[in-house]
Amino acid sequence: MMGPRPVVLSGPSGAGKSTLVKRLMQEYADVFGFSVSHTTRNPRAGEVDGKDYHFVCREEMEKGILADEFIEHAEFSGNLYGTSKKAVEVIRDHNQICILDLDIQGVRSMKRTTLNPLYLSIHPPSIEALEERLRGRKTESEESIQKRLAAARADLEISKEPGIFDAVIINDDLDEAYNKLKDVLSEEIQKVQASKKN
Ligand SMILES: Nc1nc2c(ncn2[C@@H]2O[C@H](COP(=O)(O)OP(=O)(O)O)[C@@H](O)[C@H]2O)c(=O)[nH]1
Ligand SMILES: Nc1ncnc2c1ncn2[C@@H]1O[C@H](COP(=O)(O)OP(=O)(O)O)[C@@H](O)[C@H]1O
Repeated sequence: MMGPRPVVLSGPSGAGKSTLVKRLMQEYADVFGFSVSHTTRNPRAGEVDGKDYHFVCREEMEKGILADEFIEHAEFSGNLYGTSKKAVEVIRDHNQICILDLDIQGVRSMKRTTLNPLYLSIHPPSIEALEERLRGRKTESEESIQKRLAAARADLEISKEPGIFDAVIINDDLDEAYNKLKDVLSEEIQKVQASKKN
């Protein structure tokens, strides 16, 4: 049986995707399930293995890719990231809306699958604000910040391609961005809530 329609959140690193997803998962714990990706990057302070990511070494990840365990994978800023088939299946089994946090390569790969998600792009109000947020987060080295800013400029250009995203949400004021996100997802949220009452 087809589950509810998944939701892909994309957009530059530092735009606020994780912040918005965490809020959504807090407010609608039984409606959404976060697709826990695999990555070869090191965990940040406070990140939990199996919750934020499955943190693996490159060798293990490459083995999984060869064994066809991933729906999609990409190299971002010197590390591998990927969505395993299992990560998505677990959420579908719970009849929850699967949320995926993907870079632009992941968006393109997902478009070649049968998942048919809703594609949302989260934008910062400006590149300057993005840089400020990345620095303020205190998780990245200077080299990593520069790589992320370069990727962000490319991302913001690509997201202008007609039809690539169903909606673009500018995360300037966090409450406003969150309300817009809930608005875009309201139909799917209502469907899942109604199905859980039966
Ligand atoms: N293609 C793909 N991209 C991912 C996946 N998981 C995370 N990403 C993207 O990888 C990039 C870097 O993520 P991360 O290192 O957590 O940094 P952050 O986005 O700044 O918090 C972001 O653009 C994410 O959207 C995945 O499973 N597949
Ligand atoms: N609307 C906002 N205004 C100011 N700071 C924000 C806003 N949204 C998120 N942030 C902060 O910006 C940083 C990057 O957000 P994060 O959710 O980690 O982005 P992403 O997951 O897209 O990389 C975090 O420190 C977060 O607290």
